[in-house]
Amino acid sequence: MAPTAGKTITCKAAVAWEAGKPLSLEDVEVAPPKAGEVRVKVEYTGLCHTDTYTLSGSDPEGAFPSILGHEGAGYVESVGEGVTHVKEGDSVILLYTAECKECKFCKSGKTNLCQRVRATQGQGVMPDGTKRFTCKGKELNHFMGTSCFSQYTVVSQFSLVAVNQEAKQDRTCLLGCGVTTGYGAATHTANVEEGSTVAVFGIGCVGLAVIDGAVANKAGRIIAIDVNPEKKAWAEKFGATDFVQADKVDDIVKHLVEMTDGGLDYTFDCTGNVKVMRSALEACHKGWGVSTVIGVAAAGQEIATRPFQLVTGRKWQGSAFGGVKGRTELPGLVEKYLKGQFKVDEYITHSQDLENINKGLEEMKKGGCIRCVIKM
Ligand SMILES: NC(=O)C1=CN([C@@H]2O[C@H](COP(=O)(O)OP(=O)(O)OC[C@H]3O[C@@H](n4cnc5c(N)ncnc54)[C@H](OP(=O)(O)O)[C@@H]3O)[C@@H](O)[C@H]2O)C=CC1
Ligand SMILES: N[C@@H](CCC(=O)N[C@@H](CSC=O)C(=O)NCC(=O)O)C(=O)O
Ligand SMILES: [Zn+2]
Ligand SMILES: [Zn+2]
Repeated sequence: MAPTAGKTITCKAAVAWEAGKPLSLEDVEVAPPKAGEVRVKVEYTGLCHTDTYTLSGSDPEGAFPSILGHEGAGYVESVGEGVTHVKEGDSVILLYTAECKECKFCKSGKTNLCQRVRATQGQGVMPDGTKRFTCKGKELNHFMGTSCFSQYTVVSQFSLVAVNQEAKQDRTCLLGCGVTTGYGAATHTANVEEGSTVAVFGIGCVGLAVIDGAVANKAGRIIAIDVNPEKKAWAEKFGATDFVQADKVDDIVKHLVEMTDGGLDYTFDCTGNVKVMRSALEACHKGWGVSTVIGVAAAGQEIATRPFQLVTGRKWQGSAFGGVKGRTELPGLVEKYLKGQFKVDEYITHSQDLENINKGLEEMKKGGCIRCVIKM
């Protein structure tokens, strides 16, 4: 048993004291896990645009002060009473989309959106309604059930999965969000057909992972769309066949429909911009085109289109965590990665130590940054 088991651990964490302010490196106290919980020593955390979205204050579920971060990997330090499926020393990926395997949602076979811990997760607390972090005498909120911007975190036993120890955690952390989300949206949610036409709007980590998933499913043509011309080379490296710079064409929908003899079989929004979501739907082929929304839009933003677009056979759907069930499927994805059948290393353009996390968040705003991994 770890010498720290059952005791409070004091460690470093990047604390979000309030919306719109840089994170602050602090000493935080992390309480031991209660029944059904696990304490994890977080080794690496990827920075995702959803962290910056919540930090900006646009997230209706954003609660401050809090410890953000949700793309983490590390080792199990200790487990609470009744935890059986992970043990001390396991190499784990944290799951913001939990999987309990028992709730109505898990048992439905229709969705990966386990609801066992989702309500308390959105309130910034553990499933029993309490918190495990304190700093300067104040309790800190949890975030997305994971809070990976801390050297130690406590999560529900349903919010992590043990994977092959051989896989390096500075890579597997990306499977905790961006890579799995995009790859799964193409291979699970949309299940792109062999030979089909695909358009991906927004060529960040998520968009590139959609391209990788479309390639895996043998799409015939993959059109990448971004406002940054530097994304052309990135998209081609991942297997896109065409690139369109959105702001250089008068009407992106008309342009794509002309390029594809009537529209796309599959489109994906990876921008979080509701106008782009509309274009992605309307660029779909009449009668069968399917558009998948992945991007997260701020509170108050709404999508719109003429219902006629749907009446005439286009379908609009969404995807969270790529439709992937974390505990069931991530070990297999890690094996695929280890066999070289699935890209992960290719997304990492930047890395920083925890003390320079704000520098990492600044770097993310530049087009050259696909993913920045924080060494905790
Ligand atoms: N549903 C889910 O489960 C998940 C959703 N997300 C969400 O997915 C989105 C993408 O995440 P991520 O890849 O990390 O983000 P990035 O910011 O790295 O990628 C978005 C890309 O879209 C480009 N873009 C912006 N405006 C347009 C436009 N009008 N037309 C075409 N491209 C445009 C951006 O360019 P520029 O940089 O120049 O602005 C950028 O290259 C975010 O909204 C994120 O919150 C993330 C993970 C999981
Ligand atoms: N709290 C946010 C929720 C935004 C959102 O849609 N999150 C995605 C994951 S984004 C990861 O980087 C998601 O999986 N949603 C499903 C869920 O159950 O949260 C808001 O309210 O805007
Ligand atoms: Zn994310
Ligand atoms: Zn469940």
